Amino acid sequence: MGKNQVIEMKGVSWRRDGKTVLQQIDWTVREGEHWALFGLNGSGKTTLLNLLCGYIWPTTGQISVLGQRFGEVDLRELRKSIGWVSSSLQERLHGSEKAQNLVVSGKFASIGLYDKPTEADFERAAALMEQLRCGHLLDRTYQTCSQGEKQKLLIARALMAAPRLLILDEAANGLDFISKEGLLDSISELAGQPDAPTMIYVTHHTEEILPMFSHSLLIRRGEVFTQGQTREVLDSERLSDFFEMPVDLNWNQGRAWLSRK
Ligand SMILES: Nc1ncnc2c1ncn2[C@@H]1O[C@H](COP(=O)(O)OP(=O)(O)OP(=O)(O)O)[C@@H](O)[C@H]1O
Repeated sequence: MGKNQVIEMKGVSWRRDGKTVLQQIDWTVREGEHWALFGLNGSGKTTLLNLLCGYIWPTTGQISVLGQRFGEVDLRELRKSIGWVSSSLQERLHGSEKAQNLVVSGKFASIGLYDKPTEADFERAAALMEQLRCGHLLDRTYQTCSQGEKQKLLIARALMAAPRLLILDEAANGLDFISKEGLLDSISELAGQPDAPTMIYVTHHTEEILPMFSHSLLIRRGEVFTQGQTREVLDSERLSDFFEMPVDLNWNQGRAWLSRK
């Protein structure tokens, strides 16, 4: 595996109950790239992420993440370098927790604060919240935050552990236009930071794929439909094929907007 590879999947399949959920996935993510993972409901995105984080084991094939080959690595250690922000995490958090504490808890990858954080941890949490433009929420309880604010807090929380790989799993789900654009701006700014992690953005919506997501993987019915540079893989013809429905794709300000033909 090359040194600058963040993810390498080779011939990865996952079968369960006689059903092939993922079939022969080959995927390489290199340092300096950010990827969008695009697919319809049930196409296998979550399964792919579960494989990536070692929560499930491939039926066939090999996986390496951050230069570590699965089977030879302590997955609990490796997971400390991977941040996964998903809405299922939201449900497991304590609503009465103060936003800043919730962010700090990301350092310990725990739900709630069981380890003793230092003053520097609180300062770092505040700085991350500032960076994500949610610094004003420091003393608010999590449950009183809006969906968009919650997403930003969860991203700040994931960043607390200084991950080298950050998975943003349908991060803009359920957000109104303004909140969504605000979140996307924050993600874009984050990518500009010198120590930014490699990001994987999982979505059902092409227009959420910001220009920073240099590469895209399109997954359909458990197989890679196409992958490569976002600008090359997203076009009307290919997406009409992908959806099995004629669609028009228009690029506007570096983002791909989709409509029915
Ligand atoms: N443990 C399992 N046993 C059997 N089938 C499973 C299992 N986990 C997932 N599947 C099936 O695999 C397919 C892919 O599911 P997955 O959750 O990975 O899709 P997804 O792309 O994340 O979908 P969505 O966008 O709706 O979240 C689905 O048909 C699902 O029912």
